[in-house]
Amino acid sequence: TRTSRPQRLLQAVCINAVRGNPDSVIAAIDHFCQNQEWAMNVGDEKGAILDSVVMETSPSTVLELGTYCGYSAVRIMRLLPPATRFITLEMNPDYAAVARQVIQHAGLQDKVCLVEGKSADLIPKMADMFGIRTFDFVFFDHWKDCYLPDIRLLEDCGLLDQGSVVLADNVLCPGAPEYLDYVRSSLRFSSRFYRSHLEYTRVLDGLERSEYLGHRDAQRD
Ligand SMILES: O=c1[nH]cnc2c(O)c(F)c(-c3ccc(F)cc3)cc12
Ligand SMILES: [Mg+2]
Repeated sequence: TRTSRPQRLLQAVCINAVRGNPDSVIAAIDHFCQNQEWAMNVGDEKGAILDSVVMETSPSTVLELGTYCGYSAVRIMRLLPPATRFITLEMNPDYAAVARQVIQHAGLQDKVCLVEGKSADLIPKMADMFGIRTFDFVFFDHWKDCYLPDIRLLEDCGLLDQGSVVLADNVLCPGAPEYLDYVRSSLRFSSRFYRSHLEYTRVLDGLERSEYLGHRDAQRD
């Protein structure tokens, strides 16, 4: 086929969503994925949980790992004031190109800083590149095998503060078992699981919310 799935998703946004209206962009993507083609956006069911955790956290600084087509960037930033620092990392340039246009269609291009590259390479540069000391909220939605190394990297770079919240998508499907073991056994995190379903399906999935408790040592056995 000539176009990619992200490009067809973008086309659905351009045709069905109202420019400058984030809720209509979200609805257009969910309609496309429910009725035309499945795509790996966090979706509406897990998205509602994401919304509630974002609102209760009221973060001033947000980091998202894995932009894909920009659906969760739009979901998150439609809830937060313009002064919020929002940085989203995407390693796939084709996804990033579509995400920029989806975010622009939602009218949120001035609030979102999309950086292309690998999370492992970019996380250590966050302080220097953006003058950000710590992130109040981090959304993990890139690749399950990166979840554990990346949360360790965030800790090692001092990018988490007491009260920082890390929310991880897909902890059951595709699944991130080592990540779950780590955050649930660590004395430095308080974790809880939000049971839900894989986007646009009835397959079980969920989100893990892990709150950073501060720089402690020791590990619960
Ligand atoms: O790689 C991913 N990155 C981020 N989010 C994902 C996701 O939400 C998925 F459902 C899936 C997924 C893909 C195929 C399946 F059969 C099930 C889940 C993958 C990702
Ligand atoms: Mg996901």
